[in-house]
Amino acid sequence: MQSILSRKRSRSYRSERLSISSRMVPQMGKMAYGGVLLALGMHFLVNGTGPRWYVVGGALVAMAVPILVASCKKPLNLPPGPRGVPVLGYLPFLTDMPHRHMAELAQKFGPLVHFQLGATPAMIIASPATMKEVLMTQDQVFAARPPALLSSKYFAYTPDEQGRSHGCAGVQLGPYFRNVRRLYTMEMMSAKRMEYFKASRSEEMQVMVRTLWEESAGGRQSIDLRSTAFIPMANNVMTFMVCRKRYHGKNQATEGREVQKLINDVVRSCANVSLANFFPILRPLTAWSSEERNMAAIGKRMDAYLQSLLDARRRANPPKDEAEKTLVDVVLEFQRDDNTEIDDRTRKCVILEMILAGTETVATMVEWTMAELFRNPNIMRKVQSELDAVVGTSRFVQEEDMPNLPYLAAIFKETSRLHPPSPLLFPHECARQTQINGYDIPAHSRIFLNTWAIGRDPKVWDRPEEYNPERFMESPNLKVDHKGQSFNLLPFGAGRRICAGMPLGYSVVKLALAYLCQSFEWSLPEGMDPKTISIEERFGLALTMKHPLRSYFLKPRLPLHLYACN
Ligand code: HEM
Repeated sequence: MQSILSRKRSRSYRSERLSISSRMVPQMGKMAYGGVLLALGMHFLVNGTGPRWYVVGGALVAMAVPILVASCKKPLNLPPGPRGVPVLGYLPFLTDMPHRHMAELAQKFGPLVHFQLGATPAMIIASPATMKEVLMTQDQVFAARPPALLSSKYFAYTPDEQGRSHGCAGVQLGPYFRNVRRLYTMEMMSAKRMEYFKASRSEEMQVMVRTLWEESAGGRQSIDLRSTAFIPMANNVMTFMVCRKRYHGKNQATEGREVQKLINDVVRSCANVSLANFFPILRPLTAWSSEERNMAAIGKRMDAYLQSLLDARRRANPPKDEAEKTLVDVVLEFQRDDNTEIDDRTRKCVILEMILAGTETVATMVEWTMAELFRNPNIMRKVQSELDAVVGTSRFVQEEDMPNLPYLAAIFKETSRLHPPSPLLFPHECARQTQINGYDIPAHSRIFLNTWAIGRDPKVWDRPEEYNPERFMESPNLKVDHKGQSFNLLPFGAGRRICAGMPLGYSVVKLALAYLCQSFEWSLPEGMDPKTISIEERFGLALTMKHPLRSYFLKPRLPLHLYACN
């Protein structure tokens, strides 16, 4: 699949704007085909020499009528877009950087582009106005999800024996979805719950700072920041909330190392692109591939681990104090409010979704931001001055300080604009035929919401390629925020499908950045040009850095006792 996706981009430029007449070709073909069938059928009915010929003639006429009726329907007025090839459509021309490729298509064809993914029509949405149309005005129509990915079979019990989906990210709108969203917003991510886990988040940041200090041998050794510090920090924050366990860090027992490996295996499997996702008809064939058997084995191990978390809490007495409850307690206690069922499969899915969605995105945003701050030392100095002025240099920053750190908030927005971890959000689907800007959007079209393209569009942003948080400190962008109201900046999406973990994701990223900037002076080797730090991308489960960011030299900025390991 990867090789199909990574064919030379130049081939795609053979694509041309579809003219009205070429869009009508299928209609004319249908009419001709139906006409031939009708003529033959009539011939046998009129000139046939026995009952056998009348039956053949009648059958041909019966086949011709619906084809002719369909050919008389007004042809769809599809948005402009590139041509593909028979059967596969545009699939062979997509590159392994689909967000960039789709941005180029939008530059060529406009903010609403149509192409075919096999038999499925697909649309690219690439301007704030079309985003608003899809995620606000017609959110009800566009908040559907496409058919489940192959990985959902093994990690989300989807479809189950009754054909149902589980969890939140992959299910369709309806009472089940509403209930699961309620579980997230009213219980797991409620302001109260966020408060209960506040101390654990701070503690995790301190562990991150101390780990960095220790692993870099007192700041002298270059280390891979993502794997040493950012992934462990994000993952520990999530699993601590889920079950009060940290699986990364020193002195991990076998269980910790095993769970860490299991989570890595799941992330790798989910990032695997399979042809069967585009052509479900191939699924019976791929079921025997080593890739899929491996996925099935990992799914089984993950299920056993998640079930063990639920069973362990069921055996223990539930904590009386709300503040003591883990998210496993919360999902076990959550009451359905109508006939929709919150069963163990749903509980396990929600827990896994949280661990996966929370770890990759948070670590990725922190890594991109630190890369941009290394490349722009003046911005790093400015945020450090803000931290010094607001927090001082005798204690670590706290979540309570956040409202007083507007420049840090602007940095979060600027990274969201240039390096959104989900550049195409998650795929949406159009539940029924509708129109955007006068163009027809067929039912079940796949919708790609290209926030990455909008973030780099010179019609939307002044000097878009420049990393410049100041743009959010002044008019006209002063009021732009990440919460789904500003359609030029949508790191978490918007509308019914907006990220269910937004409050947590936002807090953890900002807190981690504040700790990292406040705790260390980060310097590069003498003579190294900061702009040589690569910002190449790799498209996967999240849009990560192709070359993991490394630290070079660290110098503590706060009193040394704060860096001491226990
Ligand atoms: C900075 C961190 C994060 C970013 C940038 C982010 C971004 C996103 C995006 C872009 C979507 C897709 C929206 C759409 O389809 O239109 C999404 C969905 C989702 N996110 Fe996040 N996310 C983050 C953290 C988290 C965390 C911490 C959790 C869990 C606690 C989480 C749970 C989910 C879930 C369950 C969905 C699916 C929502 C649905 O389909 O209704 N995310 N996120």
